[in-house]
Amino acid sequence: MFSAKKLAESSSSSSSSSVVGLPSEYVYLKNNSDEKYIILDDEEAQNITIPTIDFSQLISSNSSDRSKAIQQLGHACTHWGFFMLINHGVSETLREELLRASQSFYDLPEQDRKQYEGGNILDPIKCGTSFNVNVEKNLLWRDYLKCHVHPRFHAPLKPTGFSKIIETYCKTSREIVGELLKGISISLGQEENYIHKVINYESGFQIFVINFYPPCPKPELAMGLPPHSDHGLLSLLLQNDLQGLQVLHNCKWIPIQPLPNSFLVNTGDHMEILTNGKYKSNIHRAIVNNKGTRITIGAAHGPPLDDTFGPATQLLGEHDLPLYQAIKYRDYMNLQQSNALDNKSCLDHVRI
Ligand SMILES: O=C(O)CCC(=O)C(=O)O
Ligand SMILES: [Fe+2]
Repeated sequence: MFSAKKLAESSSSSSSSSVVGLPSEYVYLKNNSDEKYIILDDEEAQNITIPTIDFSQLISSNSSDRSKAIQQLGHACTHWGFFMLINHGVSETLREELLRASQSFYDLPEQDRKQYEGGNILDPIKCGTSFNVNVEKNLLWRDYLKCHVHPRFHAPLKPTGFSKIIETYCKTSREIVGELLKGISISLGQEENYIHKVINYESGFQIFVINFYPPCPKPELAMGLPPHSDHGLLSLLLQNDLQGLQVLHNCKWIPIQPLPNSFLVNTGDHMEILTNGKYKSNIHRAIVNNKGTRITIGAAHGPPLDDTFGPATQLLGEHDLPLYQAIKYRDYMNLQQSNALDNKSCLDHVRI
């Protein structure tokens, strides 16, 4: 099995060549949206106001603070499908432990990860490289671990303490998303538990992901994750101090420089389906660098795997027709996971 990590290590130790190339299978073939859109540099991005939601205001007992935060949330979901979440209550300590644990998982001898390689795309614990090596023409400069963490919790037993930290974090991230969904329900003119009830959030499916992007000898030729939208309702992402996420907004790729101890939040395809397109899922990608290993930790939150969803009845206006076919979440995930990542190609399958 290849891995970007192994390759990065072998190229940095092969000191004989001064110019280290990139194996041709890692040269990324740009797709439509990579070519079409302008990429802002960091300085230009500083002039863009990226939506920021203050979680403490969203759960505040002061109704005016809460309404303001809910309005900002609705605005972020309508115009961006992306926001930074601050004051969320997850301690800097837990965040650092999580990043350390993720690094330790990749410091394990390779055979400790091997047992989770291959297998089925929806295995409860899966390790791999790229996105789906069975269908991709070229490889991505990314290794990953994906674990199903709700309704049943699964995580590797090694390294020691890894599973406990992930469990603690995933429980908190579900609670945070639970509150965000309440705010989103209200922003859509419904009572706060509307989405919880419609999607049966208590039994909802949650996946935990570690994205591991080692330093790349030719970052401009490779790709970490190509443009895509996430499958669920909301994904939370945190990262170490290396940048790489770019969000597509108004036909521009915006490099994201996270605020300290913030979460990066993306709305996913199921948010778009549920709201009949009012809140669009966001297209984003991850580029790579040659400075060091970038680690990102994602948690995706969706409905129960075996439930079927289309646009929610109460979110359809009187004269609106549903724009998406209902689909079982498991089938949607299978569809996304068994193809190469390509913008919103998966959503196109259910668009009416
Ligand atoms: O690593 C990143 O910056 C993006 C990760 C991501 O988009 C994902 O895991 O779906
Ligand atoms: Fe993503």
